[in-house]
Amino acid sequence: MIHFDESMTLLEGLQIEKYKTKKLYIMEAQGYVLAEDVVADHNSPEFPTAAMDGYALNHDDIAMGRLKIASINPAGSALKDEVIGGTCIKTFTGSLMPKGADTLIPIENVEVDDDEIIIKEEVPQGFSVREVGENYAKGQKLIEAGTKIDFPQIGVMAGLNIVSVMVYEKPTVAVLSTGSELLDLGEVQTNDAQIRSSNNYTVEAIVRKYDGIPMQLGCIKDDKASIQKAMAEALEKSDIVVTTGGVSVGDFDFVKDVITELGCEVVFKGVRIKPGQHIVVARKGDKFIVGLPGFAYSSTVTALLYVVPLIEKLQRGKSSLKKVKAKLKEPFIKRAKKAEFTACNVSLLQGEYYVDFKGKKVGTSAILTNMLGNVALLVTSEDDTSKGVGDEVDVLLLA
Ligand SMILES: Nc1nc2c(c(=O)[nH]1)N[C@H]1C(S)=C(S)[C@@H](COP(=O)(O)OP(=O)(O)OC[C@H]3O[C@@H](n4cnc5c(N)ncnc54)[C@H](O)[C@@H]3O)O[C@H]1N2
Ligand code: MOO
Repeated sequence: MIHFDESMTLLEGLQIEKYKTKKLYIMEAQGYVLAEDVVADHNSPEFPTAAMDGYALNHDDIAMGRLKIASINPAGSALKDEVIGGTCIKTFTGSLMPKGADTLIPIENVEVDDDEIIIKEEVPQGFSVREVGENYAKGQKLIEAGTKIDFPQIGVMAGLNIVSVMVYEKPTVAVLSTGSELLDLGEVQTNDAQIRSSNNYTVEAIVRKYDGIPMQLGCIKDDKASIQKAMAEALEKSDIVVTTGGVSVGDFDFVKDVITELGCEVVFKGVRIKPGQHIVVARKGDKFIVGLPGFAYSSTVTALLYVVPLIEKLQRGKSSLKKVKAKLKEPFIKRAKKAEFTACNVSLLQGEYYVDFKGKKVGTSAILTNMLGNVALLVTSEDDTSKGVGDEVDVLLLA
């Protein structure tokens, strides 16, 4: 088995030969990762523009105290008139500044006397004028490829009249659980040894949450031929195949053999982590198979550690799981000489993260309910030992 850090290095080092991209209308691109830089093709604003409702004038004329209103300049109108000595032009928020004017005096600062304004309160030169390029300048890179598109990016692209944009395709992730003891949702129990399958649904939800497109394939009995057929078809139809169960050393643990028989190249098999030590990651070209262990807590943690980064890798996106420092409110007992990922409660108090284990059970990796609540994963390395109250620890945030 390899060190956890080595498994991460191997995962990060995977080279993708051909990324899948597509062009999407910007309103359909929310949640996708941008596959091209967005560069401004114009200055914004292109011309000096009024930022308030008022009177455009030449700042030198303010000293005259009274100025004639020569004309009116609504937003959107192509004004020909210029401000000439001793006059002003009524101008509105969003109107282009008329030629000859360098300052906008707001309506609140003047009194109108017939066709003249009387200046009651002066403003400095350039007041309320949005200069050329205030938002951005022509040629400026505004959004980098690799950025996840959300409302600010959509707004900025709309401002640039970008109707459609190149994005990375979200990978399709096929999910199937193996195990002859498994009952799928709603399936009627026929003997006491059967258990409800949760892994395929937990993993489907993780895939959706972290921007993959899940393809739910349900449960498959521990029969090598059926597993092989299902995985071969899944590999055909998806970018990542995630299986749960059947990866340890039992007589019916067929997933590892099937992975090799499907002609996949094993990236790594077995990592010194708890839970999840039997994890296997394999590839066939730009497609991946991740075999997660069967225990519910193990498959959940390993899906977060290995499937989520693969989903992100295929979209050249940035990692969405954040590691932070936190302080222990309770002692932490280190149980294994492996990297451990322990469910904990995390709270934020005056800018500092705190961790406790209230309600968390100690037991096997079957205890998925440990993931309920304000959950995060306390991360320790294989060389770490137990820790006391107040000690600083690493925590992987999941929210
Ligand atoms: N002799 C050894 N036994 C085991 C070892 C070992 O090294 N030597 N490793 C243990 C560890 S650690 C784990 S984790 C499990 C992993 O085994 P598998 O991946 O082969 O998983 P299964 O045996 O199929 O299932 C384990 C456990 O989880 C339940 N399960 C399976 N699928 C689901 C599902 N879809 N939803 C909910 N629960 C599921 C299953 O009933 C078993 O109880 O092996 C240990 N054994
Ligand atoms: O791989 Mo297991 O998850 O340590 O119980």
